[in-house]
Formats: sequence, structure tokens, C-alpha cells
Amino acid sequence: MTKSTQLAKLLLVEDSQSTAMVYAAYLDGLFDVTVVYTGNDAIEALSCHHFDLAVLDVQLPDISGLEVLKVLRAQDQALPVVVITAHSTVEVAVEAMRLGGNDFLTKPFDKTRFQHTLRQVMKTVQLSSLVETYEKTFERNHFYSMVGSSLPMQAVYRIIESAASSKATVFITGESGTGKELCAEALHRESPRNQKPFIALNCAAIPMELMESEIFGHIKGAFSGASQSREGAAQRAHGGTLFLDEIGEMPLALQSKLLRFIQLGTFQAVGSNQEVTVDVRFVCATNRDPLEEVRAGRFREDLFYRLNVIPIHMPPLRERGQDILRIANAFLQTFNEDEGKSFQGISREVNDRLMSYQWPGNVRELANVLRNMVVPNQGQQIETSHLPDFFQKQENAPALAAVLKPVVVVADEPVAADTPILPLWLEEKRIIERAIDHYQGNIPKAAAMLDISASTIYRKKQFWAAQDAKQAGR
Ligand SMILES: Nc1ncnc2c1ncn2[C@@H]1O[C@H](COP(=O)(O)OP(=O)(O)OP(=O)(O)O)[C@@H](O)[C@H]1O
Repeated sequence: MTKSTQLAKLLLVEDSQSTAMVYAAYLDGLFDVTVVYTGNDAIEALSCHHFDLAVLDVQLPDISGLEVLKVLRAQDQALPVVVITAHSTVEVAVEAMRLGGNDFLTKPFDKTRFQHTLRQVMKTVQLSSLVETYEKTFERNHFYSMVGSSLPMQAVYRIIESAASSKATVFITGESGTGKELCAEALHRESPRNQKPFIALNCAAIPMELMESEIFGHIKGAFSGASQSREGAAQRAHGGTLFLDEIGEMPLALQSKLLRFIQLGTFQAVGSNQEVTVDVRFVCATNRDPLEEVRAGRFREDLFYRLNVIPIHMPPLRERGQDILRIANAFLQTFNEDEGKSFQGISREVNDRLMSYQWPGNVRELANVLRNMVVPNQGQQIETSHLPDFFQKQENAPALAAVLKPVVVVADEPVAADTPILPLWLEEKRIIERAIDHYQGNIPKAAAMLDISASTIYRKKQFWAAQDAKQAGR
């Protein structure tokens, strides 16, 4: 690569001698340029000599520059390649990126644009090789059940390790499906409490009126239906860790009881006036922005600061680079075993698609996609034809689609004036079901687009089922 004494070696493949001279002049003093004029000469030069960068014209007299790229990528995945074309169509650009080009330039371009593009490509490649070196140096590709060796996950592993021995409260934030529960579990398993219970309670999955009794338990007769006393999660977690997931869903009145419990370590079961003392470590999680919840008055400020002693942020999957493929391969192995399949790997094209997708439902969505590909199919390799429908629809614009249009919005259909007005929960049901249909049943994705958590949808589905049952019983 570029050293102060030595210029980076660049192969320029351009059929027109005069144009090649102009380009070479543009790069004078920046790169050590070798020029070839045909596709076959380019292939030979690339197999016999070392280059740090290649600039490939698409229109060549013998074979197309894209063919050269294909041959090159079969042997060398790492060499940065910029494709230049006079025929600026989106298709050529997309095809160049799909075949492994790092960037493309449309003729005509001036010296500044040319130099800028090449510098950017070199910078990006150098950065990603630096990241890879760091990732290899750390040599930690998983931590308990969490797969991943990206830098943001290394940071998560380090916080867990340093926080494990203390009793300080941990507050985990992150989008739905990023692995907050796995993180809480890893913290427990790494801690001296690991021989005692890890009790997880998802506040979003419990009806509001039962939440207090789920956490603190109740005595017989405390409310209608309480035919006998029952221990809550707090008591069951004695000596171990109590994980309260989706803490943002907890009603304000219960938040004050929780605060008292955290401060004093004591609580009263519902219907009882006896104080119970337990020793638990608290770990909480939310997929909302906790400070925003505090500002909006939905979350008690004093509780937030009491909980947020050790914050851990789970990075979204789209920011974990190659971890997407590491996790995909781990899921492939699991589903192979579960389903008696024998897939050996994932094709390069599918890998590219997985890497360029935005993953609004994060790791949970990746697991769903892999399961949907493994279960109904057979073969040695996962191919593009196995990808679910919503990936197939992006078929013609894989990498660019993710860059140009990262967010798909549910179409805003006008509501006809004579549409009947329904109770609010039914209107809400209609909107949520429309989003789920829009994403072919993909709940994490629908939830991400509606800006709510997937578990909120699951909880609402339980509620709708109960309403339907009530209606049927009438
Ligand atoms: N790094 C990872 N490696 C392997 N599997 C993972 C990883 N992160 C998450 N998963 C899996 O993804 C799914 C979602 O993880 P988890 O329930 O921990 O997410 P979450 O952030 O708590 O989601 P929510 O906010 O919706 O409750 C689980 O099946 C989990 O096992």
C-alpha cells in the first residue's frame, strides 16, 4: 500500500491509448500506473504482478471489463476495483457492484473526481483491512451464546466482563432483535451468581394488570382468580439475576414500586403487607430511547438513573460488518442439524445480498430468513433462488438498493370517506395487519417500520385473540 517512499501500484485497463494517457497523467505522482489495452492483457497482468488497485473500463476490444472483473474475483476478493464506463446505465453500475467492484465512474470525469474516487476506495479498503486485523487480533468470535467478532461486539464483551463481578444495575439498550436478552444472560453466566437462577421477564408480554404480581407474586385471594399464593420473579431470582426486558412498557405506578425494591431490596407481594427481602442483581433492557421516554413522562427519571449504572448498547446488526455472515453461518449449522439438512455454505451472491440489506429486525430477522431458506429447500449451497420474496423483489438492484433506498415505507393509502370508524384497538389492528402483510408476515420488519417493538405486536396479537374468543363466546 502507499508508503512515503513507494507509490501504490495501479493497473489501468483502457482500450483508447489517448484516453489512457490522459488518465495516467491525472494520477501522476499519486500512483505507480501500469496501462494495458485489452481484457486478456489485464487478466495476465493481474495474475503475474501485484497491484494495490485496478481501474477497469467496461468497453474493451476483446472481452468486457465486467468479464475481467469476474475472473479476477474468482481468484482475488481483496483487490479494490473501480469500474469506468461511457455507457452510464444503472444496470451496468449495479452489475459491476454485484460482481465485486468497489465503485464506478461514468465518463467523462475530470481529474479531481477521478483522484477523489480512487482515494476514497483506497481509504475504505485500508480501513476494512485494519478492522479485520483488529478482529483477528482479538480472536474472540463469540461470547457465550452471542456470535460475532466485530469491533462493536468486542466492546460489548469487554463491558460484560468488567461488569460481571459487581452487583451494579445494568441497563441494556438496542433495537429489537439485537440480542439484549442474550447479553443479559451472558452477564449472568460470567458473574459469581451463575450457580443461582437467571429469571427473565418480558414486561411487554404481560398484561398490565398482571405485571405487579408477575414480578412480586401474590397471596391467595389478592384478586379475583388468585386461588392460591404464588411467588413472583423477584423471589425466584434470589441469589441470582432478575432480567426485566422491555422495561419501558411498565406502568408508572409500578415503576415507583420497582424503584423502592431496587433501593431497599425489599418488596411486598400483591395483597400482602409483609416485607420480603431478597438478594438480586437487576438487569433491564429497552428498545426505546430511555431519555426520550423520561422526557415524554413515560419513564421515571429517578428510576432511569438508578438503573443506568452500567449502560450497554447493543449495536444494530447492520453496523456489525462481517458478523452478519458469521451469524448467518452459525444459524445455517443450527437449522441444518434441527432439520436434517446438509447445506455446506452460502453462495457469494447471497452473502452480498445479506451484507447489503438493512436488517430492521436485526439478528431475529436474520434467523427467520435463514430458517425460511433452510426448511423448504435441499442442496449443498444456499442460492439466491432460496431467498425470501422480499429479497427477490430487490433482485435487479442488490447493493445499490440498500444505499439509495434504505427504508421502505408502508404505502400511505387514502382512506375512503365512507370507511366505517371502528374502536381504536380495531383501527390499530388494521394498521398493524397491513404492515405485516406488506412485509409478507415478517413481524420484526413490520414492527421496525411502525417504530414499535416486535414484542408489542406479539402482545397485541394475544389481546386480539382474547377479544376474538370473547366475541365467539357471546
Ligand atoms: N450475536 C448473536 N448471535 C447469535 N444469535 C443471536 C445473537 N444476537 C441475538 N441472537 C438471537 O436473535 C434472537 C433475538 O435475540 P434477543 O431476544 O436476545 O433480542 P432482544 O434485543 O432482546 O429483542 P427484543 O427487544 O425484541 O426483546 C434470539 O433468537 C437470539 O438467540
